[in-house]
Amino acid sequence: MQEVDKTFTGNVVALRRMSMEVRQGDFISLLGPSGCGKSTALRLISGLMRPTLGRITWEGDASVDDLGVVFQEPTLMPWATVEKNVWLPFRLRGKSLASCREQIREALALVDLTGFEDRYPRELSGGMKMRVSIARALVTNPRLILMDEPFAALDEITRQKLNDDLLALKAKTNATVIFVTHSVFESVFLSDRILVMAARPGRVIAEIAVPEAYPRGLDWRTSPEYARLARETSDTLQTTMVEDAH
Ligand SMILES: Nc1ncnc2c1ncn2[C@@H]1O[C@H](COP(=O)(O)OP(=O)(O)OP(=O)(O)O)[C@@H](O)[C@H]1O
Repeated sequence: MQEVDKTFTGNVVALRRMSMEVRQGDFISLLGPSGCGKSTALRLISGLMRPTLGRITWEGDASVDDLGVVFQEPTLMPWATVEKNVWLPFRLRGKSLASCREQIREALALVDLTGFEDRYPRELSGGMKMRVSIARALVTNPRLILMDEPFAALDEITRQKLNDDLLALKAKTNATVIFVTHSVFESVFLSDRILVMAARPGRVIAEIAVPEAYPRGLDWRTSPEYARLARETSDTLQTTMVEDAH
Protein backbone atom coordinates (compact mmCIF):
# COMPACT_ATOMS: atom_id res chain seq x y z
CA MET A 1 0.00 0.00 0.00
CA GLN A 2 1.67 3.18 -1.20
CA GLU A 3 0.57 6.72 -0.36
CA VAL A 4 -3.06 5.73 -0.32
CA ASP A 5 -5.79 8.33 0.17
CA LYS A 6 -9.47 7.57 0.62
CA THR A 7 -11.91 10.46 0.60
CA PHE A 8 -15.65 9.93 0.93
CA THR A 9 -18.33 12.24 -0.39
CA GLY A 10 -18.69 15.29 1.83
CA ASN A 11 -14.89 15.57 1.84
CA VAL A 12 -14.42 13.09 4.68
CA VAL A 13 -10.74 12.17 4.50
CA ALA A 14 -10.87 8.63 5.90
CA LEU A 15 -7.22 8.00 5.04
CA ARG A 16 -4.36 10.26 4.03
CA ARG A 17 -1.06 9.02 2.58
CA MET A 18 -1.20 5.63 4.17
CA SER A 19 1.74 3.38 3.27
CA MET A 20 2.32 -0.10 4.53
CA GLU A 21 4.46 -2.99 3.40
CA VAL A 22 3.39 -6.46 4.40
CA ARG A 23 5.77 -9.40 4.19
CA GLN A 24 5.06 -13.10 4.51
CA GLY A 25 4.63 -14.01 8.18
CA ASP A 26 4.09 -10.44 9.43
CA PHE A 27 1.58 -9.76 12.16
CA ILE A 28 0.64 -6.10 11.87
CA SER A 29 -1.81 -4.27 14.12
CA LEU A 30 -3.64 -1.12 13.10
CA LEU A 31 -4.29 0.66 16.38
CA GLY A 32 -6.14 3.92 16.78
CA PRO A 33 -9.20 5.79 18.01
CA SER A 34 -12.62 5.46 16.46
CA GLY A 35 -12.86 6.97 13.02
CA CYS A 36 -9.13 6.94 12.19
CA GLY A 37 -9.71 4.79 9.12
CA LYS A 38 -8.72 1.31 10.34
CA SER A 39 -11.70 -0.44 8.77
CA THR A 40 -11.36 1.66 5.64
CA ALA A 41 -7.76 0.45 5.31
CA LEU A 42 -8.91 -3.19 5.55
CA ARG A 43 -11.69 -2.61 3.02
CA LEU A 44 -9.19 -1.10 0.60
CA ILE A 45 -6.81 -4.04 1.00
CA SER A 46 -9.66 -6.53 0.51
CA GLY A 47 -10.69 -4.81 -2.71
CA LEU A 48 -14.16 -3.93 -1.38
CA MET A 49 -13.29 -0.30 -2.09
CA ARG A 50 -10.83 1.48 -4.32
CA PRO A 51 -8.40 4.17 -3.16
CA THR A 52 -9.04 7.76 -4.22
CA LEU A 53 -5.28 8.14 -4.72
CA GLY A 54 -2.27 5.85 -4.39
CA ARG A 55 -1.78 2.17 -5.08
CA ILE A 56 -2.16 -1.22 -3.51
CA THR A 57 0.05 -3.80 -5.17
CA TRP A 58 0.50 -7.53 -4.67
CA GLU A 59 3.85 -9.17 -5.26
CA GLY A 60 4.75 -12.64 -6.43
CA ASP A 61 1.79 -14.97 -6.46
CA ALA A 62 -0.07 -13.05 -3.70
CA SER A 63 -3.41 -11.62 -4.80
CA VAL A 64 -6.55 -9.93 -3.59
CA ASP A 65 -8.40 -13.19 -4.29
CA ASP A 66 -6.28 -15.01 -1.72
CA LEU A 67 -7.58 -13.47 1.51
CA GLY A 68 -9.33 -14.64 4.65
CA VAL A 69 -11.42 -12.08 6.52
CA VAL A 70 -12.68 -12.12 10.12
CA PHE A 71 -15.09 -9.44 11.35
CA GLN A 72 -16.10 -8.30 14.83
CA GLU A 73 -19.32 -10.31 14.54
CA PRO A 74 -18.78 -13.96 13.65
CA THR A 75 -21.39 -13.60 10.81
CA LEU A 76 -22.24 -17.31 10.75
CA MET A 77 -25.25 -18.67 8.87
CA PRO A 78 -27.60 -19.71 11.71
CA TRP A 79 -29.36 -22.37 9.62
CA ALA A 80 -26.15 -24.19 8.71
CA THR A 81 -23.92 -26.50 10.76
CA VAL A 82 -20.39 -25.56 11.76
CA GLU A 83 -19.02 -27.70 8.93
CA LYS A 84 -21.23 -26.03 6.33
CA ASN A 85 -20.33 -22.58 7.65
CA VAL A 86 -16.63 -23.32 7.28
CA TRP A 87 -17.28 -24.76 3.80
CA LEU A 88 -18.64 -21.38 2.58
CA PRO A 89 -15.46 -19.98 0.92
CA PHE A 90 -15.10 -23.24 -1.02
CA ARG A 91 -18.80 -23.34 -1.88
CA LEU A 92 -18.50 -19.85 -3.35
CA ARG A 93 -15.74 -21.26 -5.56
CA GLY A 94 -18.02 -24.07 -6.71
CA LYS A 95 -16.45 -26.90 -4.66
CA SER A 96 -18.55 -29.67 -3.17
CA LEU A 97 -18.62 -30.31 0.57
CA ALA A 98 -17.32 -33.85 0.09
CA SER A 99 -14.22 -32.61 -1.75
CA CYS A 100 -13.34 -30.13 1.05
CA ARG A 101 -14.03 -32.25 4.14
CA GLU A 102 -10.35 -32.82 4.89
CA GLN A 103 -9.47 -29.10 4.78
CA ILE A 104 -12.53 -28.24 6.90
CA ARG A 105 -11.50 -30.87 9.45
CA GLU A 106 -7.96 -29.42 9.58
CA ALA A 107 -9.20 -25.82 9.96
CA LEU A 108 -11.53 -26.84 12.81
CA ALA A 109 -8.66 -28.71 14.48
CA LEU A 110 -6.51 -25.57 14.30
CA VAL A 111 -9.12 -23.62 16.28
CA ASP A 112 -9.71 -26.52 18.67
CA LEU A 113 -13.21 -27.38 17.47
CA THR A 114 -12.72 -30.98 16.41
CA GLY A 115 -15.99 -32.84 16.95
CA PHE A 116 -18.21 -29.76 16.56
CA GLU A 117 -18.82 -30.23 12.81
CA ASP A 118 -22.52 -31.01 13.17
CA ARG A 119 -23.39 -28.36 15.74
CA TYR A 120 -25.39 -25.23 14.90
CA PRO A 121 -24.17 -21.72 15.79
CA ARG A 122 -26.94 -21.34 18.43
CA GLU A 123 -25.37 -24.22 20.36
CA LEU A 124 -22.00 -22.46 20.66
CA SER A 125 -20.61 -19.80 23.03
CA GLY A 126 -19.48 -16.40 21.67
CA GLY A 127 -15.83 -17.49 21.75
CA MET A 128 -16.60 -20.72 19.90
CA LYS A 129 -18.56 -18.86 17.22
CA MET A 130 -15.56 -16.61 16.73
CA ARG A 131 -13.33 -19.67 16.39
CA VAL A 132 -15.64 -21.02 13.68
CA SER A 133 -15.36 -17.67 11.93
CA ILE A 134 -11.55 -17.90 12.14
CA ALA A 135 -11.64 -21.48 10.80
CA ARG A 136 -13.73 -20.25 7.87
CA ALA A 137 -11.13 -17.54 7.15
CA LEU A 138 -8.29 -20.08 7.33
CA VAL A 139 -9.81 -23.00 5.49
CA THR A 140 -8.57 -21.98 2.03
CA ASN A 141 -5.07 -21.44 3.46
CA PRO A 142 -5.01 -17.77 2.39
CA ARG A 143 -1.82 -15.77 1.97
CA LEU A 144 -3.19 -12.93 4.10
CA ILE A 145 -5.74 -12.80 6.91
CA LEU A 146 -7.55 -9.54 7.68
CA MET A 147 -9.11 -9.28 11.13
CA ASP A 148 -11.34 -6.33 12.02
CA GLU A 149 -11.60 -6.12 15.83
CA PRO A 150 -12.46 -9.81 15.98
CA PHE A 151 -12.46 -10.10 19.77
CA ALA A 152 -13.88 -6.71 20.76
CA ALA A 153 -17.34 -8.05 21.61
CA LEU A 154 -16.03 -10.87 23.83
CA ASP A 155 -15.41 -10.89 27.57
CA GLU A 156 -11.82 -10.37 28.78
CA ILE A 157 -11.11 -14.01 29.65
CA THR A 158 -12.37 -15.34 26.31
CA ARG A 159 -10.47 -12.58 24.58
CA GLN A 160 -7.17 -13.53 26.23
CA LYS A 161 -7.76 -17.17 25.42
CA LEU A 162 -8.42 -16.34 21.76
CA ASN A 163 -5.32 -14.14 21.67
CA ASP A 164 -3.31 -17.14 22.90
CA ASP A 165 -5.03 -19.39 20.36
CA LEU A 166 -4.38 -16.96 17.55
CA LEU A 167 -0.67 -16.93 18.33
CA ALA A 168 -0.58 -20.72 18.56
CA LEU A 169 -2.20 -20.79 15.16
CA LYS A 170 0.31 -18.32 13.82
CA ALA A 171 3.12 -20.51 15.11
CA LYS A 172 1.64 -23.52 13.29
CA THR A 173 0.76 -21.87 9.98
CA ASN A 174 3.06 -18.81 9.83
CA ALA A 175 -0.04 -16.88 8.78
CA THR A 176 0.33 -13.27 7.67
CA VAL A 177 -2.16 -11.12 9.58
CA ILE A 178 -3.38 -7.52 9.56
CA PHE A 179 -5.31 -7.01 12.78
CA VAL A 180 -7.46 -4.00 13.65
CA THR A 181 -7.84 -3.21 17.34
CA HIS A 182 -8.56 -0.45 19.86
CA SER A 183 -6.54 -2.25 22.50
CA VAL A 184 -2.93 -1.30 23.27
CA PHE A 185 -2.41 -4.53 25.22
CA GLU A 186 -3.78 -6.74 22.47
CA SER A 187 -1.63 -5.04 19.85
CA VAL A 188 1.58 -5.40 21.88
CA PHE A 189 0.79 -8.98 22.81
CA LEU A 190 0.04 -10.13 19.29
CA SER A 191 1.88 -8.16 16.69
CA ASP A 192 5.42 -7.64 15.50
CA ARG A 193 4.58 -4.20 14.12
CA ILE A 194 2.02 -1.71 15.38
CA LEU A 195 0.86 1.11 13.14
CA VAL A 196 -0.57 3.80 15.41
CA MET A 197 -3.20 5.85 13.63
CA ALA A 198 -4.86 9.21 14.27
CA ALA A 199 -8.18 10.57 12.99
CA ARG A 200 -9.27 13.62 10.98
CA PRO A 201 -7.62 12.96 8.66
CA GLY A 202 -7.04 9.24 9.16
CA ARG A 203 -3.32 8.59 8.97
CA VAL A 204 -0.44 6.57 10.43
CA ILE A 205 1.48 8.64 12.99
CA ALA A 206 3.95 6.06 14.26
CA GLU A 207 5.20 2.55 13.70
CA ILE A 208 6.27 0.60 16.77
CA ALA A 209 8.26 -2.62 16.41
CA VAL A 210 7.70 -5.46 18.88
CA PRO A 211 10.84 -7.55 18.38
CA GLU A 212 9.74 -10.47 20.56
CA ALA A 213 9.95 -13.95 19.02
CA TYR A 214 6.90 -16.19 18.63
CA PRO A 215 5.48 -18.24 20.25
CA ARG A 216 4.49 -15.76 22.96
CA GLY A 217 2.60 -16.65 26.11
CA LEU A 218 2.16 -15.71 29.74
CA ASP A 219 5.89 -14.97 30.14
CA TRP A 220 5.61 -12.32 27.46
CA ARG A 221 2.37 -10.85 28.84
CA THR A 222 4.01 -10.37 32.26
CA SER A 223 7.49 -9.28 31.13
CA PRO A 224 9.02 -5.82 31.78
CA GLU A 225 9.60 -5.40 28.01
CA TYR A 226 5.89 -5.98 27.34
CA ALA A 227 5.03 -3.37 29.99
CA ARG A 228 7.53 -0.91 28.51
CA LEU A 229 6.18 -1.31 24.98
CA ALA A 230 2.59 -1.05 26.19
CA ARG A 231 3.54 2.22 27.89
CA GLU A 232 5.27 3.54 24.77
CA THR A 233 2.33 2.54 22.57
CA SER A 234 -0.16 4.03 24.99
CA ASP A 235 1.79 7.32 25.15
CA THR A 236 1.90 7.47 21.35
CA LEU A 237 -1.84 6.82 21.17
CA GLN A 238 -2.41 9.51 23.76
CA THR A 239 -0.86 12.11 21.47
CA THR A 240 -3.61 11.33 18.93
CA MET A 241 -6.22 12.12 21.59
CA VAL A 242 -4.53 15.40 22.50
CA GLU A 243 -4.52 16.38 18.82
CA ASP A 244 -8.17 15.38 18.67
CA ALA A 245 -9.09 17.68 21.54
CA HIS A 246 -7.80 20.72 19.65
N1 LIG B 1 -18.92 4.59 3.32
C1 LIG B 1 -18.59 5.72 3.94
N2 LIG B 1 -19.09 6.92 3.54
C2 LIG B 1 -18.73 8.07 4.16
N3 LIG B 1 -17.89 8.14 5.21
C3 LIG B 1 -17.35 6.99 5.66
C4 LIG B 1 -17.68 5.72 5.05
N4 LIG B 1 -16.99 4.75 5.71
C5 LIG B 1 -16.28 5.38 6.67
N5 LIG B 1 -16.48 6.72 6.64
C6 LIG B 1 -15.84 7.72 7.50
O1 LIG B 1 -14.44 7.55 7.36
C7 LIG B 1 -13.79 7.71 8.61
C8 LIG B 1 -13.02 6.43 8.94
O2 LIG B 1 -13.94 5.36 9.20
P1 LIG B 1 -13.49 3.89 9.60
O3 LIG B 1 -14.72 3.08 9.82
O4 LIG B 1 -12.50 3.40 8.63
O5 LIG B 1 -12.76 4.14 11.00
P2 LIG B 1 -12.30 3.12 12.12
O6 LIG B 1 -10.98 3.58 12.58
O7 LIG B 1 -12.41 1.73 11.62
O8 LIG B 1 -13.38 3.38 13.25
P3 LIG B 1 -13.97 2.37 14.38
O9 LIG B 1 -12.82 2.04 15.26
O10 LIG B 1 -15.01 3.19 15.06
O11 LIG B 1 -14.53 1.18 13.64
C9 LIG B 1 -14.87 8.05 9.63
O12 LIG B 1 -14.93 9.45 9.77
C10 LIG B 1 -16.14 7.51 8.98
O13 LIG B 1 -17.27 8.25 9.41
